[in-house]
Amino acid sequence: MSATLASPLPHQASAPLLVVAAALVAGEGSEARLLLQQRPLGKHHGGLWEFPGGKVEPGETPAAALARELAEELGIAVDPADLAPLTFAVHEAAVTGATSGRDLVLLLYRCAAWRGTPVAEEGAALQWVDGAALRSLAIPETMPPLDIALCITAQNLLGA
Ligand SMILES: Nc1nc2c([nH]c(=O)n2[C@@H]2O[C@H](COP(=O)(O)OP(=O)(O)OP(=O)(O)O)[C@@H](O)[C@H]2O)c(=O)[nH]1
Repeated sequence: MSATLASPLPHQASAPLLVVAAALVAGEGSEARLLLQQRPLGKHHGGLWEFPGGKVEPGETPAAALARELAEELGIAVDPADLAPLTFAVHEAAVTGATSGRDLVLLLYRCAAWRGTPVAEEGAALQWVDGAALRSLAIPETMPPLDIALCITAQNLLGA
């Protein structure tokens, strides 16, 4: 009997968009804080708070892409070897009915070592948050859906 390979579903015609983001953690214990960045108004999810990062370009490893994005967006130098995989979230277009029709995978890395001081190179607002602030921001009114999902694990980097 010959096996029949299933045809890909229409929404799977393109590979998923791969996006990387950083949980930059400063301080320890009850002093620990995570950096969030506000998306510019006018962009998709404009005005919402996210973990800094961006799309992986062709030929890049995810860690190299994240180091590049952190340099561009925050002006900090990060060694890709200092980026530790933490968790991920997936947006399945077929489930959500997204009009782009493209799935999206968002990889979150923990980063506790960098050179320089993060500044908003592209004009976005920044804030360092503790656990209580992260919990209060992790709602659809203030954070994109995949970043909310990442917060469940990112919360563990912060004190109660
Ligand atoms: N962080 C995040 N990004 C999301 C979510 N859902 C979703 O479609 N995206 C999309 O994932 C992409 C993230 O890449 P990016 O941060 O480099 O996006 P951008 O708009 O600044 O891109 P650009 O610099 O190429 O213009 C954006 O197109 C963003 O809209 C989500 O829940 N969280």
